[in-house]
Amino acid sequence: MSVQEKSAAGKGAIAGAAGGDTIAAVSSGRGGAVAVIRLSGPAAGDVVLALAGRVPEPRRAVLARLRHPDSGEPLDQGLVLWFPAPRSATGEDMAELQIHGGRAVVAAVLGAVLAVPGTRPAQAGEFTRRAFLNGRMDLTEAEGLADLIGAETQAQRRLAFSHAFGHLGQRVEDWRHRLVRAMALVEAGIDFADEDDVPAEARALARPEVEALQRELAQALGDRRGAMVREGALIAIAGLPNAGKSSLINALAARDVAIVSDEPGTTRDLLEVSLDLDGHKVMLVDTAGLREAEGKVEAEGIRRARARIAEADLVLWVHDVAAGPAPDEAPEMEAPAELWLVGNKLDRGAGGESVAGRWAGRSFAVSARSGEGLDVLTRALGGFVTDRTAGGEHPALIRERHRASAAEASAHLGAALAGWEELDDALLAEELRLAARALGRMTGAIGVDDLLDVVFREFCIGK
Ligand SMILES: Nc1nc2c(ncn2[C@@H]2O[C@H](COP(=O)(O)OP(=O)(O)OP(=O)(O)O)[C@@H](O)[C@H]2O)c(=O)[nH]1
Ligand SMILES: [K+]
Ligand SMILES: [Mg+2]
Repeated sequence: MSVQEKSAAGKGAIAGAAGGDTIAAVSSGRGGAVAVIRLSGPAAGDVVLALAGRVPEPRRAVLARLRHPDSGEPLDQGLVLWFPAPRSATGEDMAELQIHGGRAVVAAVLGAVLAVPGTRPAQAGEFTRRAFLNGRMDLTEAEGLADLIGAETQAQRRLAFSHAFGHLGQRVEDWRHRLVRAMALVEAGIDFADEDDVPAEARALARPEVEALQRELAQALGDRRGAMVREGALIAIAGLPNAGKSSLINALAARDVAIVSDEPGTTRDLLEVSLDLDGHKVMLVDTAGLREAEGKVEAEGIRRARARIAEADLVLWVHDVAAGPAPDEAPEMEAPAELWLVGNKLDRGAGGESVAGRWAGRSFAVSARSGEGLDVLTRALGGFVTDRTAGGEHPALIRERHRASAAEASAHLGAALAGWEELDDALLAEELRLAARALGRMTGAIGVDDLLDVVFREFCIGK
């Protein structure tokens, strides 16, 4: 049986071909009954031939006895799959061995694979990296895949799925193509510089498109839903010392994460817990009680508390209902994005008094100790995150990297629009080109060699 020797790069390969060696790794999780060994590269077919004695038909699972290529010792019996280039996940020749998941079996078969010349163990993310280099996916799809594998909540899974299968990439490529068309119009002016009205007309045609793009970018940049789903909504628990903030975070997390004591000023450092609320990830942060600090350490704790409160999507102001009526205002805070009152220690009798004024509709009565009222608060928190993340189109920008590229593109479009009448054709075209380049970096269509290590480092070995 002859095995295709060359590593066929998929059409549209972007940033140069992948390495000529063949990589192998266990791609399944630990401890399963079945393990999957994946191979990619020109020697993948040789490996299958050497271990299984034949190369099956493409994309058909066949049962085969796997032997060590040198000793001929049978190692296991399993399913073998052969995916010749370029119709494979990486765009190279690939093979998959589905074997028994025992540690010794996996070690023996992987050892046999690596005994075939031209093979070596894969590094983390190397399969996906090859898929990107061979034009099988863009960079945003690779990032989406990493997020899909890492998704902890259903909302994260849904976002990552649309991201992994091209949603963001298509949107960005659409922006970029429109921008390139506008740029071509402006550049047409350069070519026809002798004929007076051509440049002016071409420019006038390009402008509405650039304005529309600028609006769409601004809208995408203003949309925080992607970050909120991916990183989790940040919910800060704030209040006076001893209000029961740490007790509340423990109750919501159903774990003893924070130290509770009757001593005011117990919490100093920020303490963060990630929770799955109704399928949404939230980051709850316990903070130091806000008051005139009694020492350097407490003062630093309060400084950190204020900084985190200022970043929060929602602040829960915890108030000890036994200590008197709720404050009209949450004292000593910069205006947070959203502020709710949580009257705590309901078990101590007081509370339940009507809360009017600024807290109307945003106040809750709970007992962190008895658990009373926590279900209502939890549901409201879930509703808050759902409201803030659901609805409309999928968010366009998800990672900081995407936001940075979009902001860079937007800055160049802004400069182009500001100088639309005065800039000469070459300078105007240059602003548009720089904007298109920033967008191209988002999908990896342009100049991303420096980014690859960062993007692919997130993957596990075998992906
Ligand atoms: N009766 C009652 N006591 C509570 C409740 N929640 C907290 N406490 C008590 O209030 C005291 C202070 O609780 P903490 O959770 O440490 O309060 P904190 O707001 O984190 O305090 P600092 O970190 O010092 O700012 C402790 O003695 C708790 O046991 C509650 O719902 N009912
Ligand atoms: K305390
Ligand atoms: Mg505390």
